Parts: sequence; structure tokens; C-alpha cells
Amino acid sequence: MSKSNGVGKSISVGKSISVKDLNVYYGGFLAVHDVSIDIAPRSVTAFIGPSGCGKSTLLRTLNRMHEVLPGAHVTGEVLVDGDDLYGAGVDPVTVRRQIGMVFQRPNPFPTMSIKENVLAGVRLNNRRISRSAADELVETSLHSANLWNEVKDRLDKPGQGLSGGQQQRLCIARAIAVEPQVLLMDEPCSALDPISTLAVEDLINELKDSYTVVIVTHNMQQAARVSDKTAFFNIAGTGKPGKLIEYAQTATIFNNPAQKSTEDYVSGRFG
Ligand SMILES: Nc1ncnc2c1ncn2[C@@H]1O[C@H](COP(=O)(O)OP(=O)(O)OP(=O)(O)O)[C@@H](O)[C@H]1O
Repeated sequence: MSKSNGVGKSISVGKSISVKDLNVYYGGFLAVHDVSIDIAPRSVTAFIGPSGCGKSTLLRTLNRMHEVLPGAHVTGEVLVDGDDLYGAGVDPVTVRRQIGMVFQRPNPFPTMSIKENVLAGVRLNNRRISRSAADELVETSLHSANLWNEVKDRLDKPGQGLSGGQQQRLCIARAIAVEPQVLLMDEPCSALDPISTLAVEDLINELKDSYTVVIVTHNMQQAARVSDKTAFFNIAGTGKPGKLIEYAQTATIFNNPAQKSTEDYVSGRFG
């Protein structure tokens, strides 16, 4: 599928992800064991499970972000629209440009204005962009992040002057501005108040029209509210690897899971 990004260019967005027999290691420690999962394009998938079961680790392997840690490596495959992310000659920096990430704590660049924050990724990618195209991209990205109306009169003010929820939406605008095919979100609302959380959840709902979104969350209600499918991970004990226990439509995971441990977890009996 393609759409206009508002600067006169047609772009492809919202690709499928297929994880096959993936093991993730930190040095000699197997953190995630043998995960296979197919994620549809333009959908929201939630990763849930108790602390330490490997949700963030797995998420980071979907754009090779784990490789910034020495010794972290994978075996198996991650295919994005059929292309192997780990294939020979694939540049991890290019992968991270196409598969954006939003982190737990909003992390706008403190010295940059709101506008320059939105453009930061584009500039890092050395993309030449005219002033008018930059203005248009800033506006489109902030609109997509549901932030335009709140900041349009102060685009040259520092991003740090925004509330936590606004800063997180600014980070989402920055991620969107580089036209990613997939957006990975690692507990994007954990540092936000309930109103900002709802604003970001509304945004996630809108984003799935264009993007494939994968979100790690500890908040069961959030997983139920925003995701189409949910993957439940579990861990047998400290030092053991995390495993995918069940992956299904979100309604099934919450109302009629196949596994007892899924039911125990979603009903709050452990974790
Ligand atoms: N940088 C690292 N070096 C070594 N081991 C790590 C590193 N990061 C995570 N781990 C280990 O990998 C396993 C999975 O951790 P991960 O953070 O992915 O779990 P999680 O499910 O996201 O947990 P949480 O919900 O607490 O964030 C844990 O045993 C953790 O201790």
C-alpha cells in the first residue's frame, strides 16, 4: 500500500512482520527462546507478560536495536514483507530508519525546538529537504501525532517545555517523520498520566490505518483497548528464557485463552 506523506512523495507503509524460530541471546544467556509469530500489516499487536519474559528484548530485535549492546545477537529470521532483516549486506541503520521506535520515557532532544525535534531523524538520515518541504513535513507529522493544534503557535520553542504526554506525542511525530514502515513502542505510556495515556492510545488507533504497530505494555486494559492481536510471553523462572505461550486475537486472549497460564496472567492471578 502507498500513501502521500504530505510532501508530494508516495511512500510504502505498514508492512507485515514474520518472525521465525527466533532465539535472542545476551552473550551466552538465552533471553528469548524459539519465537515464531506473524504480524499483519496495518494492525496493532500487543506483547504482554510478566517482568523479564523478554518482551522488550524481542521488540528490539524487530529493528536490530539490540545490536547496540555488545554480545546481543539472534538466531532465526525476521522478515519484513518477506525481506530478511538479518540478511547479508542489510545495514542496521537503514533497518532502524524503516522501523521506528518509541521508548518508555519521552526523549525529545532537550536543546532543540519542537520543529527541529520533528525533523531530527530526517536530518540524521542526511536527507536534503527544502525549507517549505520541511515545514510541510513538520505540520503533517504533528497532525498525525495529534499534536499540531497544541503546538502550532510555538514550533520554535524547546520540546522540553511540553508536558510529558505532549513530549511523547512529539517523539511519535519524530518517528513518523522519517516515514517508517513499522512503529515499535516499548511501554510508551508508562510515564504518562491517564489523560495523556488516552491521547496516545487514540493516536495508536489512528496510526494503524497506515502503520504496523507493535506495542509492549504492562497495562492489560491498554492491550485490550488498542491491539488487534495479543502475544502472551512467560518465563519458567529466573535465568530461564522467555517463551511465547499464546498469540491470538486480543478478544480471545482476554476472554477465552487456550492456555491456563494466559488466563492466570490476564485475570491478575500472577505476574
Ligand atoms: N542488556 C542486557 N544484558 C543482559 N541481559 C539482559 C539485558 N537486558 C535484558 N536482559 C535479560 O533478558 C531477559 C529479558 O529481559 P526484557 O527486558 O526483555 O524483559 P521484559 O519482558 O521486557 O521485562 P520488563 O517487563 O520488566 O520490562 C531478562 O532475564 C533480563 O534480565
